[in-house]
Amino acid sequence: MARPSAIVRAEHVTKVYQRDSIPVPALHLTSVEIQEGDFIALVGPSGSGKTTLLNLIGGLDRPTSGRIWVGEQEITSLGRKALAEVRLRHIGFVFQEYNLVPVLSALENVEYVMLLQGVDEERRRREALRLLHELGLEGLESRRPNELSGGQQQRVAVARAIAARPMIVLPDEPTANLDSQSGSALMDMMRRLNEEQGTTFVFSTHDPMVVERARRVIRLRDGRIEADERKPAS
Ligand SMILES: Nc1ncnc2c1ncn2[C@@H]1O[C@H](COP(=O)(O)OP(=O)(O)OP(=O)(O)O)[C@@H](O)[C@H]1O
Repeated sequence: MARPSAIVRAEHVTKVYQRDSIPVPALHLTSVEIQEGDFIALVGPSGSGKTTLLNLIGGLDRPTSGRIWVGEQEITSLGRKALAEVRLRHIGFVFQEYNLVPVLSALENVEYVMLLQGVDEERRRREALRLLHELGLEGLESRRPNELSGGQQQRVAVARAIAARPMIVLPDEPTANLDSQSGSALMDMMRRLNEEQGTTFVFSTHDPMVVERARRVIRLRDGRIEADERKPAS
């Protein structure tokens, strides 16, 4: 069988933050490869480096040392503008507090990234409607974020992240603010996108239900990967 290709590769990555001029080490010489089609839970105690690793992989922040590739592109050597372009074209973020634009409707929020990408209006609208319907949000297209439940907002955030057809989607604690039923429905939906469309997901989480549904689990402790296990195909 052909070996799946790595879509993200981090090599010997270290991150040291500075807080009041005091160095705060967050990641130590971390190396990891993410394959196309992976469905990964990033777990570990609070402060173990999960968000730091997601932010580095997604090009939201830069490592103190080490190198990261997204596809063929080494992102650690890119300037700010080029890095922003990689994020826009290849990475889908889903933030814990959703980060939807409050004055835009659900539909407009999903269309927004495609607008930045220069997708024409008709295709934008068609794609956004298709995704919202696929994610069970039919009839809610014109609602603003504050007129939607937490679970619905999180689904809009996922629709927005995948509308841009990213190589990889990085949800940071996607179920943290959801009740267990909404969290479970969100996981069903992400798993379906993973299985049917091959979308790659890496999510940080403290939620055992999310870990249960992941196909690969990476455990961080004190800024180091202490385990990286694939589950047998079910
Ligand atoms: N911007 C920052 N400035 C200084 N220190 C930071 C910054 N961001 C994170 N840290 C520190 O880096 C370490 C790793 O933090 P990180 O947020 O990656 O952990 P985490 O595993 O995501 O935690 P949680 O599960 O609580 O979200 C912690 O010691 C944290 O305090």
